[in-house]
Amino acid sequence: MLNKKSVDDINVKGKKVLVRCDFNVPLINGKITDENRLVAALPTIKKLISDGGKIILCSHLGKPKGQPVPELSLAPVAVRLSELLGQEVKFAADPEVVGANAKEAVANMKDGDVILLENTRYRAEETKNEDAFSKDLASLCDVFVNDAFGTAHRAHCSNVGITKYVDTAVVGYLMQKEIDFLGNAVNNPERPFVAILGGAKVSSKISVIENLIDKVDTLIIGGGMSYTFSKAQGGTVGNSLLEADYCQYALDMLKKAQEKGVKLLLPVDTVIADDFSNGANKKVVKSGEIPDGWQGLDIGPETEKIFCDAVKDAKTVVWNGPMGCFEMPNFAHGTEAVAKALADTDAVTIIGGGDSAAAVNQLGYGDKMTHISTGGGASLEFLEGKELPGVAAANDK
Ligand SMILES: Nc1ncnc2c1ncn2[C@@H]1O[C@H](COP(=O)(O)OP(=O)(O)OP(=O)(O)O)[C@@H](O)[C@H]1O
Ligand SMILES: O=C(O)[C@H](O)COP(=O)(O)O
Repeated sequence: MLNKKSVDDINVKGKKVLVRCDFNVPLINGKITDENRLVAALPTIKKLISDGGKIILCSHLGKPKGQPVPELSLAPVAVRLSELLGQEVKFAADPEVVGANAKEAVANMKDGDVILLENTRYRAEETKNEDAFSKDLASLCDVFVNDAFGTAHRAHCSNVGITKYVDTAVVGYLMQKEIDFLGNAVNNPERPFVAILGGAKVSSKISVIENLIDKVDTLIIGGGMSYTFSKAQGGTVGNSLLEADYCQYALDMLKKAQEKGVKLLLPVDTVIADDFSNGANKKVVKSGEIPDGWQGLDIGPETEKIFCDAVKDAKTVVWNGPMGCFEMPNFAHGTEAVAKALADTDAVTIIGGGDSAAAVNQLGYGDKMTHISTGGGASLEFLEGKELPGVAAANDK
């Protein structure tokens, strides 16, 4: 359990409560294309409304690099949040985020009102965690609530710096839920505990592999990163993703797994293509036998079977990173097979955010998983065993 004070430990009646959320959602032409992060923020907001607080929401969106970028305004989020909450979320349009407009909007709030500030990254200090903006944010509120799990791996003004200038800094329900699920899965798993890692690069998952290899019973490695293992074992990988500098590392991990009695499963076959496109010619070959001019873009059918069997009897499964280029339908089969296996198992299934969460939701298995993290980088750093600054900064119980 997370040992931080939460919204259940404070009385916000009549108080101004600044709530840091992660509303960094994908926007296409001003339309939100994935609203999971908005929906996930609702329980905390509703609790604070019903307790009679004056709720001031804030978040970053994209990377405007310290200046107002109209396409990265949070205005569309206020509109959608109003619909989801069934109550107006007033947007405090303000290029300075905490300028005259925002201050006036806050001054006019009544108990139970909700407003949303402009994109915190319109301010250059935000990502440098510089005091001026932390103080500005703190000046708006009596109490600070951090519910932005997706941003917890960053130490910025709106989630870390501000805690120096408020007396009360607690976490929200989403933060609690994320840490409880991910923390329990990794540190106190019901066994067998299986971790499935995929995605593009070994280099971005090294610390995760190193942390998890000490904890899991079975480690499954698929996706683009598996070709580095295949090459390291003497195979040919054609034009597949390869990080030649990591071949020795791959061999070290195989040895470590063996010494620890951890089952490390790698693909035995792979779907290869003669071009990086959905319409490319494709065929299935054994792993390590990819001819020149071809590249591996998905796990093969034999591998699917082995990976899915490994999940069947698991009690806890953590999955981070797709098994192939799932964005191209012709190479999504392996990722879909694993998603389905997770949907069918009785195990506790935890999906580390980012692309894996997108894949599971896109394939329609979202509601079959125990927990889908709203954090991409944050869940990865958590799985690496790192302390997240956004969590550490809240008041201890
Ligand atoms: N065999 C492959 N060849 C090339 N790219 C691949 C292959 N397998 C997976 N990928 C790509 O890897 C990408 C995801 O990798 P990444 O390491 O970012 O995963 P993730 O950890 O789920 O995402 P995030 O970092 O957002 O949390 C996808 O875009 C996918 O197309
Ligand atoms: O989407 C995310 O992973 C978080 O919102 C953090 O965003 P960032 O990578 O731009 O800091």
